Amino acid sequence: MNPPFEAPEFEHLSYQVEDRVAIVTLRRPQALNALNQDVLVELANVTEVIAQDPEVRVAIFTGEGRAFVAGADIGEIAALEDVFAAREFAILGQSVFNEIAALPLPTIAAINGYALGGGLELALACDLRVASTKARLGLPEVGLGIIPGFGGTQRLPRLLGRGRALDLIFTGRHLSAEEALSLGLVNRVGEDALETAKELAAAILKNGPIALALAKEAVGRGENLDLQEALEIEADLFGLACATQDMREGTRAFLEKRTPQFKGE
Ligand SMILES: C/C=C/C(=O)SCCNC(=O)CCNC(=O)[C@H](O)C(C)(C)COP(=O)(O)OP(=O)(O)OC[C@H]1O[C@@H](n2cnc3c(N)ncnc32)[C@H](O)[C@@H]1OP(=O)(O)O
Repeated sequence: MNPPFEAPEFEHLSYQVEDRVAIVTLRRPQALNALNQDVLVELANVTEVIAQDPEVRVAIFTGEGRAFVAGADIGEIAALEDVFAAREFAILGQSVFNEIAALPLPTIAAINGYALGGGLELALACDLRVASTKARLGLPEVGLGIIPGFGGTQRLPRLLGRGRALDLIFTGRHLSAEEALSLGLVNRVGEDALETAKELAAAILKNGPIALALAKEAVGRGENLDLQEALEIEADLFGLACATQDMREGTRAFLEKRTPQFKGE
């Protein structure tokens, strides 16, 4: 039998698993959870933990206090010594967020407050976003004389389209949760972001975990391909899904008029 999985201790975030849902809470509230290099490294480490934790089927990222994340740490940006150091800083953020985006399970950003700059970019690396009614979202980097550098110039236009993304990037304005919902930047708005994210996670958890991972893979791999190539990937992954015990269980349960018991096999 495998020993119980033990996650390491973190300084700037907490990691807990409730009912197969991992909850990562950024905890640097005195700086509105701004992402300095230490926080980014811990985010990379916790992402690895999520990937290895056999109990986890959905992951939620959220923040402590009145911010989700108010961006990359502006003090650290101001101290970047040259073009190479600045480029490395962007690559660090991008690679951490790429790891989050590549997790083979559904991820949800529970945006409890400010999600600005790198904070919105973190949320964009998640599959789904839910916001509290108090949330404020935006990419205000140009107001600092910089550009979004943790994926925002690429993930935002892919999600909203070029015109809407450039409106937000050029103006740097803060959107309310309702505006973000109407633009399609967030999927749901609720009084309490974490509770709303947990409800969404519970709805997702009813489904087969392998099917969820394959669906995410199909969407991700097809995104930048032409339709025919992408459809071929979809057909291959559909084939894989049909080779699982979960497929046997899901189809049998439907025919027997009962709830399926998926095992992820
Ligand atoms: C590649 C990625 C690049 C980026 O992400 S660049 C950063 C983009 N983000 C921003 O530009 C947002 C910066 N923050 C703000 O504009 C404001 O904050 C808020 C509107 C979010 C909130 O304003 P208020 O309620 O007045 O709070 P407060 O006194 O400004 O902030 C509380 C403490 O948090 C620190 N803080 C906030 N955001 C950051 C940040 N992004 N980097 C470093 N520190 C930050 C402040 O300085 C302050 O600290 P103290 O109490 O010691 O004065």
